[in-house]
Amino acid sequence: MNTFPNAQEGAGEKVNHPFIVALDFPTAEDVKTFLQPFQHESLFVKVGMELYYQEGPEIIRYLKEQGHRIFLDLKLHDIPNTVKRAMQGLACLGVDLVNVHAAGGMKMMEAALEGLDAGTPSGESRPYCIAVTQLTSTNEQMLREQLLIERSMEETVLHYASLAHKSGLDGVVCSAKEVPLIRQAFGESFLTVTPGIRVATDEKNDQARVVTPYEARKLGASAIVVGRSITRAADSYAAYERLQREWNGEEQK
Ligand SMILES: O=c1ccn([C@@H]2O[C@H](COP(=O)(O)O)[C@@H](O)[C@H]2O)c(=O)[nH]1
Repeated sequence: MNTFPNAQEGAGEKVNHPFIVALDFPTAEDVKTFLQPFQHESLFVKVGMELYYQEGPEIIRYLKEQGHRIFLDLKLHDIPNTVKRAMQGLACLGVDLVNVHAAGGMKMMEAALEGLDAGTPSGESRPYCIAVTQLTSTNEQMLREQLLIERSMEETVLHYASLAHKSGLDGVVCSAKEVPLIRQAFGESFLTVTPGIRVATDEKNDQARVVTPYEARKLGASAIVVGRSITRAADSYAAYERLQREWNGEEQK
């Protein structure tokens, strides 16, 4: 079974197969209210554009102080020099995982790693860096008609993953549906971080390629990212526990 970076021997499922909670909130106050029932849990959280653009590095410092591991999901996509310099700045925040869009190309992805290496304080390890292949909100029709990509979703995701792999990145963001192909091509240590997670009763919202936590685990995903199924649930803590049990294979849905 594949393990996630920083996996600790004997630490169990929560650390080795992270369940990443997307903190898609507009303010730090909203985050603090949401996290209240989780006071005694050390979570793996995701800070995305909505929260980071409002609250900046301060929210990262706060979450680290609370003992949470952090995926800073800013999906950088720009010319190589800009991405390198931006990553150099982000490296000092001490987050665990950052990302770029593979569509930026290999030079850009290599530049992202150079920036991270240059900005990581000495004695610390750089954050893991992964690339978005195709957003989980994209379906085959959008691929063809809007992005003018004629290959299938699977071929496209695999190609973008190969660019990330050749560039030296640590893994990709994809749908769990594409994980078996990626695992077969690049092995167990290449990370597959998979959003677009829903249980059967959930609204899909804007997601197109959705998978349940149980299926994601069976397909071999390194980690799942779950947002609204928890953050918009009437009882977020109960939803977290239920989905976590599914991800850990204790309950099948
Ligand atoms: O392809 C991608 C890349 C990133 N995301 C992010 O994951 C969460 C998913 O939230 P849900 O509420 O569970 O749909 C969100 O923060 C996205 O920005 C993604 O969904 N797909």
